[in-house]
Amino acid sequence: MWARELVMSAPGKVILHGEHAVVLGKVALAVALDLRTFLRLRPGAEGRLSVSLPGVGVRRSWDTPELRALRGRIAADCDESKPPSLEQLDALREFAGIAAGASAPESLATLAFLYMCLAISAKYGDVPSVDILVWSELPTGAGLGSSAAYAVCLAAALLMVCGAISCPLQEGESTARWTEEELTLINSWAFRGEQVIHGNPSGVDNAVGTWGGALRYQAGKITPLKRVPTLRILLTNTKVPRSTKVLVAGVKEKILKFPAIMNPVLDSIDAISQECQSVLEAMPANPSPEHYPVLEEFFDINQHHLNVLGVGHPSLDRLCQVTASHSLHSKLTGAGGGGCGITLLPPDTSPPAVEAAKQDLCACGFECWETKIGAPGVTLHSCCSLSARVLHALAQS
Ligand SMILES: Nc1ncnc2c1ncn2[C@@H]1O[C@H](COP(=O)(O)OP(=O)(O)O)[C@@H](O)[C@H]1O
Ligand SMILES: C[C@@](O)(CCOP(=O)(O)O)CC(=O)O
Ligand SMILES: [Mg+2]
Repeated sequence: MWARELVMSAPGKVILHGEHAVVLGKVALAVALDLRTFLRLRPGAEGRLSVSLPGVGVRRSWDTPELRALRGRIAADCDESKPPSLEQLDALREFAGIAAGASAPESLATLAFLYMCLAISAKYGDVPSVDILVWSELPTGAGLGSSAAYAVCLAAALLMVCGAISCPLQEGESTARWTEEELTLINSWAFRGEQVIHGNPSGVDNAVGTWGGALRYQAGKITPLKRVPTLRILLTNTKVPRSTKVLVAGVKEKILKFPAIMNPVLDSIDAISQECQSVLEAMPANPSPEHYPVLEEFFDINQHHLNVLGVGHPSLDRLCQVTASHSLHSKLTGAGGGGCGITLLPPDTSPPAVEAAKQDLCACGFECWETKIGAPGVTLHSCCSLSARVLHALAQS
């Protein structure tokens, strides 16, 4: 029986270039964000598994014998190398009282939790009697990888409780990370969780959530960027809700309909990611303003490409126009269709200019904040190493 109280966290991400194209095997460049999802794991009452997801309004509890019986029906051949099957997901929906085709955040979050819990425990151990609470600093469904950060935290917690990976946090330590091999396993299971939520994810978001930092991702191959300069980025949330699953499916449809028109766009996005990688790796750690015009042009071109793919939105057009009126360049990030955009802030941008751009963006009803990129990947924390804000959020039971 699990006896320790622990907290783990995983970062959100910003895709600099390559969203959507990455689903079709092209290169993406992504960086971890300093906004994280936290999971509190506690011993539960014997024979009960409880989950609380305040961000999406879920609070559920099940008898473990009941879950064991369900697992016996659906999870006989569960493995991190296999995607969740339609039959497995149908059985989980029926068990949880979720309507077929339901795509509300609470339904997808519950389904991903049940799938990961039953599949991981079927392979490595027993259905655990634990209480799990997940709370996030990330906006949900805004392009910053909240689904992946959720799936990475769940994978780490469930694999640890089932004994498939170690608990690396020693007494007296404030944080700890897992070995490369353990991180690879966490990443593989998190990808399965993303499949439940997204349908057809590329795997870039869970890779950043697991490894952190800045990386190049292509068809499952993860390569940390050799050198990433300190980039100042303004993140703007248009607050227009959208679903990654729906947008990814829309792009697929468009490519099937107009392959000769759309494939060159995907190739061009791939070229932008590759060129951008070369520029970033050649830039000094603290770049001067003359390094920026090329990066800014890449943002502009890619934003046009993403509009061609059909994942733009009037709110994102507005965001780009407002920042352009302050001589700043922006693009959407993540799945688009609303959600967030990123704006590059060259080092010679004066604080009053950034302030003026922020004010104009806020006047559109958007929320914006400056961010640091390159945060650490999935991490275990001792409670005393967490900020008062996080502790307070995790104190809700
Ligand atoms: N804190 C959270 N708790 C539970 N589920 C979450 C949380 N954050 C995200 N999710 C799940 O991820 C989904 C959003 O994923 P997605 O549409 O990919 O947007 P994004 O990953 O850009 O935030 C939600 O509908 C929900 O199912
Ligand atoms: C559109 C896509 O490239 C990124 C989606 O990111 P998000 O869920 O919007 O944070 C999809 C994917 O790579 O799985
Ligand atoms: Mg997502």
